[in-house]
Amino acid sequence: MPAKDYKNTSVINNRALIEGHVREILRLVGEDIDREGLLETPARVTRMYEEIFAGYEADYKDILGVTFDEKHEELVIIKDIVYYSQCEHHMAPFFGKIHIGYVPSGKIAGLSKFARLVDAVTRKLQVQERITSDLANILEEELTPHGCMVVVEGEHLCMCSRGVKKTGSQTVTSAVRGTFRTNAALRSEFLSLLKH
Ligand SMILES: Nc1nc2c(ncn2[C@@H]2O[C@H](COP(=O)(O)OP(=O)(O)OP(=O)(O)O)[C@@H](O)[C@H]2O)c(=O)[nH]1
Ligand SMILES: [Zn+2]
Repeated sequence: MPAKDYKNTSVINNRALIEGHVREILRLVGEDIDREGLLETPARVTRMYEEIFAGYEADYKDILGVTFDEKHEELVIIKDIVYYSQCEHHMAPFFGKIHIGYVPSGKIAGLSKFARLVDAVTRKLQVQERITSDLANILEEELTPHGCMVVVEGEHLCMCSRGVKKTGSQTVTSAVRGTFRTNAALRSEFLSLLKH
């Protein structure tokens, strides 16, 4: 099966196969797969996968396809966008908030589109660093702003519920593009507005 054949590899087209594999994992970890509480679990897990892996079918160009001509060439911030993603090392959830800042160059996007973009990038197996740079790269490519900055805060369950077991530790990642790279005052303005 070709790796990028999304039609064939989407959850929605493989429900029965995925359910079968979940059932097999339950059996292999020592569960009684015929007990009442587990009968519907493979189907529920598969439905959950449809949601949490929806990003594999998202189209960034489509999400940012509608823009508006506007002469506001000053900082725009969309902050506190909540995300839930899955760590690609353990398939355990990580989650937190994403803050996006950009300086448009004559073209702005609808505010909801930034939240849709966050969902598209996070609803798949990821690492926090790649979420951060993917978002910055997509914004730069699709909106061609003077610059953009993305800050991602995350708490990783693979560090809380298992392994090193450090509940509450936060990972913060950032990416800057364009004028944010050279303009320290702009970076400071963005970061200080995040605190309000
Ligand atoms: N850089 C980065 N690391 C991550 C992310 N999510 C999980 N990890 C780390 O991925 C690493 C995988 O390390 P391994 O040594 O291969 O796996 P492991 O034996 O399960 O590691 P421990 O978690 O230390 O028990 C761990 O250090 C995780 O904390 C992420 O988004 N970014
Ligand atoms: Zn992990």
